[in-house]
Amino acid sequence: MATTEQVMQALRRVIDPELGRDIVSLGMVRDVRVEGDRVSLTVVLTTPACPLTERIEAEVRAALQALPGVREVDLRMSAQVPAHARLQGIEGLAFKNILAVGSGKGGVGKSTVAVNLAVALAGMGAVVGLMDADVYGPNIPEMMGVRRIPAPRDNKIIPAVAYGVRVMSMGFLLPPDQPVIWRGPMLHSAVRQFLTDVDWGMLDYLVVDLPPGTGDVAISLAQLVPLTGAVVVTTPQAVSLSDVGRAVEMFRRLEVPVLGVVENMSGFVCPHCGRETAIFGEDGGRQLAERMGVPFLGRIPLDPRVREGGDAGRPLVIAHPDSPAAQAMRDIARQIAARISVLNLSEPAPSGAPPAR
Ligand SMILES: Nc1ncnc2c1ncn2[C@@H]1O[C@H](COP(=O)(O)OP(=O)(O)OP(=O)(O)O)[C@@H](O)[C@H]1O
Repeated sequence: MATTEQVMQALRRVIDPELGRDIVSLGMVRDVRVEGDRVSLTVVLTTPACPLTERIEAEVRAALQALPGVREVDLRMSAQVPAHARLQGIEGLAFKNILAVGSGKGGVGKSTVAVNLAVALAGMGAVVGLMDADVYGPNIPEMMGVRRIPAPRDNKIIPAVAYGVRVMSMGFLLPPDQPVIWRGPMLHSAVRQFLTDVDWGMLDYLVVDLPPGTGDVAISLAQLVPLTGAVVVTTPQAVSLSDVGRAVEMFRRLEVPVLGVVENMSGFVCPHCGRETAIFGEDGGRQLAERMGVPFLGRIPLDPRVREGGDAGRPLVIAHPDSPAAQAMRDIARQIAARISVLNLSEPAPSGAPPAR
């Protein structure tokens, strides 16, 4: 019969490739029990959206089955998302991570990416909120198929829930089709209210859909709370790419780590002949990401079903989960979750974090 010490020793050889350390020293191995020739244990990953779950699971089984005296491995995989160090202990906030989705200019599919990212992460088992901070054109309610929020409770705004995601938008509070002229201080207090007056509950990830460009909302958000990171969405053509450079630069100045660039509307796959046409150019996002020294997270093809799903309030990852665009979105969601884990586990907790002002 193997000893618990031998089991732990064997598991020290299983390295989390993303984090570059063994799963024992990362604290991922729990509840190890050896009973005769049977070993039972739980491996706690740093995100339910881990892109390497199957690989780690296979390596754990192989490592244990190679031990003399082990015939059966009862392995449970679970996940616990680590909190961003600077977000811990801020009174009244229960977010483990805040992720901003931005773009250099409008119409590149930023809200579409934010929606599908949030729904994909929730579908993988994470607790997710989606905050529509695009106050100039709040279209998240429509894209998520929700019209209103529940009545407030205990002086707190209650978010709507759609596809397992808690959703809040200025669109729920404003009369439809009436433009609002936002001034800087009003924007700042609206963003603060969305962070502190909404009963989000404990969230693994709060995804924030920013307005396009490099304006006041992003600045307010970054001043109010420490963001875990930002994702910048672009289309592959040159005009959009120079805009994305500005967006990346803005996040850098705000000291928000850029988790990567997403290239949306990349190529169009003809539904008749299956040939791909690069309508907006080719591979520009990857080249730009390389030039700017930020990760490239992937390409989402142009697919009419993306727009149809958006208009019908059914995000593509729900409406057509097997389509190449939905697969790309899920893959991007996994990569983002993995990068957040890497950032959180490599960053030491600072001595004090600023409260939301
Ligand atoms: N990959 C795609 N294939 C087809 N249509 C897409 C794709 N991505 C987005 N769209 C469509 O493009 C339009 C613009 O997308 P979206 O509203 O997400 O952009 P945005 O960058 O958030 O724009 P803005 O910030 O200006 O509101 C929408 O009709 C959306 O459904």
